Formats: sequence, structure tokens, C-alpha cells
Amino acid sequence: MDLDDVRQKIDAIDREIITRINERVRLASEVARAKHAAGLPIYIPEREEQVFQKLSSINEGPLTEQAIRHIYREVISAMIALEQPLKIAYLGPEGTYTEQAARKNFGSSLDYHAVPSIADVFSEVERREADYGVIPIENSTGGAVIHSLDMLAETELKIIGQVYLPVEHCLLSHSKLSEITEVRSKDQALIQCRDWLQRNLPNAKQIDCDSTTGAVVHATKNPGTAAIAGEIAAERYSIPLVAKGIQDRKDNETRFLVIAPEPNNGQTGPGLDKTSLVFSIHHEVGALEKVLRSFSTRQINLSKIESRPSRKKAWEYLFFVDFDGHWNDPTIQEAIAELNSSCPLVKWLGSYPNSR
Ligand SMILES: O=C(O)C(=O)C[C@]1(C(=O)O)C=C[C@@H](O)C=C1
Repeated sequence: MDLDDVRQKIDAIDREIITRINERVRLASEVARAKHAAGLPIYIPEREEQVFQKLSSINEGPLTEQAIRHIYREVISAMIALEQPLKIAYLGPEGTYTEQAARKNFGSSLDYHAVPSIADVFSEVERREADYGVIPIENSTGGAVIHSLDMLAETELKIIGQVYLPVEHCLLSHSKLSEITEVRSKDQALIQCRDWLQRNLPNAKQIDCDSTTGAVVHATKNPGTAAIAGEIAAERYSIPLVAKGIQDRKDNETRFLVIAPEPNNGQTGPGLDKTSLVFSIHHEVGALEKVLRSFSTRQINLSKIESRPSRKKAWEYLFFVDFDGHWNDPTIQEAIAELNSSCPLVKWLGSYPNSR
């Protein structure tokens, strides 16, 4: 192989790629300005998902589908930043898994704003201090993030997207494993590492903190203390990794939601959307079964059901469901009409691309 020759070819391709990327950005900017003039949002999750789907169908490798997504995510993110400085509020502080999820969804060019609690993410978007918000909703090992569910029941904001993030927990400390007497983290992270902690640090005190990052900051200052957090936090706070991948399940994943003042306008396509809904039922024999039958008789696939106290009256519950399909699908509208005739509360939380 003649290295100079190959490098010349690479240089020529790079020139072509840059020209074509900028052409794409100029066209998308035109669309963005037209949308802005019509009072529409510049960021359209369902259209982006269609673009990603189309790219995977034409990609012949060697790049993976995921790599192509990353590249285009960044191109679109940079275009949006040129047109409108969108602000994204997320559950902070900086370095949390929620920040990683937000960046995975919006790319690195937007304006990220860490806030101290899930309630603050909602209020930032409700007060239009931020354009979008990102919150954790459930973990594949630890289950629901109940604070997020409770907030969704109350808010007028809508879910417009979801992000799945593999979560690999690490034990971070300036002390050796044998010297650690206290482990701090967010309750969810402690739950996800329960068996590992039982086997390796059975006598260490476990302390629940507001965030994984808060636990790391504490561990940097207190010998004998460790934090459970992601590898990114270890780099950011210059604290050694004592152990890596300590979550009890290797396939540990957290699902995050993107929330916005307005719902998505369009559908991604047949079989490509997911809908979230909350409902309540009367205290009657078979009331819950009747609701579930409204879905099953129409072949609507429920992917999740979660119940929470209503917080309005003792022993009354709200049921949160996710199902395949879009709110505007005629079959789904039929099911919703049935729910409306028997449930005291039926509230649409949003329809969004069902992407991983
Ligand atoms: O198709 C649009 O509506 C665009 O604005 C273009 C585009 C893109 O670059 O492909 C840009 C931003 C949106 O979030 C979705 C798609």
C-alpha cells in the first residue's frame, strides 16, 4: 500500500464529505427557519427517527447502525445550534447518567442545564426556562423512578421522546476495598448493586444521596468512603476506580424520558411509536380487567403497567401504561373511547418514537 496515495484519496473524500454535510445543513436550516416562521418547533423527534431508520436501511457497513446514528445525531445537533440555542434541563449535577442520556438524545451542541431535582426539571420546562427536560423513568433492575411517575400525573407537559442508556456502575474511592466502611449513592444505584455490596462490602454502611455525583464529591473528601457512580464521574472528579461493572445484572439499563410543553405533531410510522397513558378506575369487580381487555381485544401490545397511590385519596390508585402505537391511530382511539366511558381519569402523557 502506498500511504501517500491512500492519504490523498482520503483528503479528496473529506473535501467531498464536508461540502455535502454543509449542503445538508443549509437545507435543514431552511426547513428550520420555515418551521420557526410557522410557530413550529425546530426539533422534531419523529422526523429524526425516520431519518435514522432510512440511514440504517441504506447503510452497508462496515460502520454499525449505532455509529451512523452518532454521526448524524451530531450533524443535526450542530445545525439546530446554528439556528436556535435550545436549552435542555436535566436531573443534575453534571456527570449524572441523566446528562449522558440528554446528550445521547440531543447531541453535544445544545445548551445543557443541570437542575437539582426531578421536580425542578418539570418546573424549568413549565416556566419555559428550558425548551426540553430529561428525567429518568425506570431501570431494568431497580424498577420505576416513582418521583417521575408522580410528576407526570400532575403536569401538563408531554413526553416526546425516550432514551435507553446501558448503566455500568463503578465503585470510586481513594481508599482500598478493604478500608471502605461507607458506600454512598443514589438509592436506585445502591439497589442495582445490592448483591455485589452484600458479597464484597457486607459491613459497609450504605447511605442514600440525592445524586450519584453528590456521592462522588463526598467520597473525594472523606477517606474510607466510596461512591457508586459511572466511569465518567471518576474522570471528572479524578477519583480512582476501585471496581468496575458492579451492578448485579450485566444488561442493566435505564430508560429516560424527554418532556416538552407541546406533544409531537406527527407519527414516526406504522409500528414505530409508543404511547404513555395514566388512568384511574372505580372500586368495582373487574374494573382493571375491563381496561386491559380494551387493549388486548384490539391486539394493542402493553409494554408496561405500574401503579401508584393517587396522592388525592387513601387507597386510590393511578395506573401508568405504555403501549405500542400512536395516540392518533384509529384502533387506539377506539380503545381510549372505551376507557373514557368507564374510568374517572384518562390522561394522555405523550406519543413518541419507540427507539432504543
Ligand atoms: O425535517 C425537518 O423537519 C428538519 O428540520 C430537518 C432535520 C434533519 O436535519 O434531518 C432537523 C431537525 C429536526 O429535528 C428533524 C430533521
